Amino acid sequence: MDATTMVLALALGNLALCATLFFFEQSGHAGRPAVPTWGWSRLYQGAGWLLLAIGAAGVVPEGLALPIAYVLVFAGVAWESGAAWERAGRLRWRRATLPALGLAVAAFLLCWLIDPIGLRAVAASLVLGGFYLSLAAALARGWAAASMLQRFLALATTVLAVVVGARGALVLLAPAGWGWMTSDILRQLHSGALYLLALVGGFGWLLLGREREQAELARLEVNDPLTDVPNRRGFFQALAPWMALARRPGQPTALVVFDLDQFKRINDGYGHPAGDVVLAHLINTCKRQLRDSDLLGRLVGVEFAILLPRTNLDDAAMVAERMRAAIEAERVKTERAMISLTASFGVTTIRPDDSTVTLLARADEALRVAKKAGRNRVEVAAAVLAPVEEE
Ligand SMILES: Nc1nc2c(ncn2[C@@H]2O[C@H](COP(=O)(O)OP(=O)(O)OP(=O)(O)O)[C@@H](O)[C@H]2O)c(=O)[nH]1
Repeated sequence: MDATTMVLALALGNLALCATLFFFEQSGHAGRPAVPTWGWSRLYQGAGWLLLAIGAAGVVPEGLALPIAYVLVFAGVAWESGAAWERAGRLRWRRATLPALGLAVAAFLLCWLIDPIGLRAVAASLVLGGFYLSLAAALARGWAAASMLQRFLALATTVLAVVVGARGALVLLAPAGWGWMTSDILRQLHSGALYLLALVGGFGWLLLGREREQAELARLEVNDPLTDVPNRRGFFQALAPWMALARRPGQPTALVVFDLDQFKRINDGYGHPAGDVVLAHLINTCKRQLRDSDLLGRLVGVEFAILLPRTNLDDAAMVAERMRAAIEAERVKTERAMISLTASFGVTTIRPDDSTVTLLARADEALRVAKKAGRNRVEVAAAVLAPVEEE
């Protein structure tokens, strides 16, 4: 394939990917701000390569087309790399992309002015290789926790970026080629690598977005978004092994349930959004009273449960009392007022013959007693409760 055909293939490949990303977003699947970013990056690169092909065909003076084309391609790759750093949570590196692009463009233009063929090719390859390596580094961040897809993308981008940069290095160090690796073979490898980078970047990003979306859905299935603690399903999932453990002799495990008192008044008086603020704030207050090994979950409405491993009834009652006092002492600032609140608690421990239904029913019964006795108090479940009908 001659050089112009390759450049044209790069242009069309990037533009086709740009259109794919655009229509993917239009069909409402994306919902992720970085998809347009990747689309824009493909558009810049596609336009740059197209301009380069047009310049080489003599449609536009090459002296004009070439610098603009390379600036567009560099901007596209820099944008892609910056977006990858943003995705990795490193905004500092994302911000560094713009000055790096400025420097790269300046260095490239200087090389082009000195030697419009050899040195220009060196500069272009090194700049592109450098930006793609930066993209690979962003993808490789958090390697241990990364998915197989992300690791593959990081590795593939690294290898392809090295191939792209190697052309520049070889032209610089051995202009006549190196053994069988003639500069023509290297140029073809270079173009092939750029083509693969466009494919890997475009589709890889779509797949990464989908992967992230699925992970978020899975998280929301077991997590309450307002308070960021496990929801009923998540809490019961976490409770299951402790129920099994309680059937064996050993250290006790306690369960505390609590319900905020007269929360309806907060909603009615200050509005639901203020109620949400109070709720999220109080749950943070509660978390501060607990150990890392304790598990807090939201059962329903404003009723929560806490699993306290290796904790007997007296200690669990003490923890509940500490939380009750902390909630009572807290005043939550909302837009309209400082709001204070109390909560009622029911405490019990898991018994060998318990099911989740009997366990929850016993804790709930203690909570009901606390509410009935005037709220803002802790009640421990009776030693023996009348048998509870299982659902
Ligand atoms: N703002 C807000 N309110 C909620 C949320 N979930 C449940 N609620 C409200 O919390 C209130 C809970 O009311 P109840 O538990 O029945 O009763 P209460 O007013 O707290 O009174 P007692 O429990 O008897 O002390 C209801 O008004 C629910 O609408 C939430 O996520 N945000």
